[in-house]
Amino acid sequence: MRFTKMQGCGNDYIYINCFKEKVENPEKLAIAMSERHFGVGSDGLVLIMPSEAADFRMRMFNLDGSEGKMCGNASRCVGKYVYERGLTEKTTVALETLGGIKILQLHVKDGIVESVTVDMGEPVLEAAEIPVLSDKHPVIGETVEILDRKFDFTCVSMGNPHAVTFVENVMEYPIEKYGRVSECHPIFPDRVNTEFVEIVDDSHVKMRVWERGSGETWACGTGASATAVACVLNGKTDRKVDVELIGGTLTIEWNAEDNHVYMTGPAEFSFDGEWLREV
Ligand SMILES: N[C@@H](CCC[C@H](N)C(=O)O)C(=O)O
Repeated sequence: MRFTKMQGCGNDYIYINCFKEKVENPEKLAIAMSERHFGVGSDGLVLIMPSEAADFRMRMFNLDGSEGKMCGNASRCVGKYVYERGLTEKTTVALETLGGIKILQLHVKDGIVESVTVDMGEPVLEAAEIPVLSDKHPVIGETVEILDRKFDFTCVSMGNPHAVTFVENVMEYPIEKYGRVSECHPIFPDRVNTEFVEIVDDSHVKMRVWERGSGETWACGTGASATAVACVLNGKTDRKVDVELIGGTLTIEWNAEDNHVYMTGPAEFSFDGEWLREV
């Protein structure tokens, strides 16, 4: 089975073109291929598929085999893949995900997709829809005790659940210790992606993420989007902000007019390969 490894800001997934390949058990395949010693090594698996509702359909699976409803970095990579591999000539592409149809704007120069802007839609702030067990609306400053610390979480769904907390000196922060426990905390019935955010100034923050189902990754597009929303809700930044991640920077704008979040960033091919193992 042919596959392609791609990354967006270092959030790396294995992409399978399901117009050509048949995947019977994506959950199992995601676990096997993502494994870094016996597999290819990645944060998860992404299937590029035909759609009846949009131009293409994407399904994404975390490293543990669980299915994510939306993935910001993968959606930009799918945009690059379908254009540069000749599956479409469109530069505005509608992508069906479990989190709804997302519109990708491809920024193309000399046949190369240099960056992609994704309309991530409106952030969901209702506790029950995120979901998080909280009486607050929106869920700002929900205090949660994790191990020896208390965190004030702002919770946002971007098609998938996020809990954002503000910390000092994020690059030194022990996010594995706290993110791992936060992921499965009982106030998050579907588990959660946790963003640890340091404010630099009104238009620049630094973020690290502990992703549900994959652990620490070098970037998270839905997480960066949720972070921008949380920053505005907490009066910490402007509506347009550069989110600096371990693997690069995403520009996120929470548009005041249509209430949509727009994410702009890179997408890159790493290599093509052939998977030889049975799963
Ligand atoms: N890395 C992603 C999000 C992937 C899904 C997430 N771990 C979940 O299960 O909700 C992104 O770029 O948005």
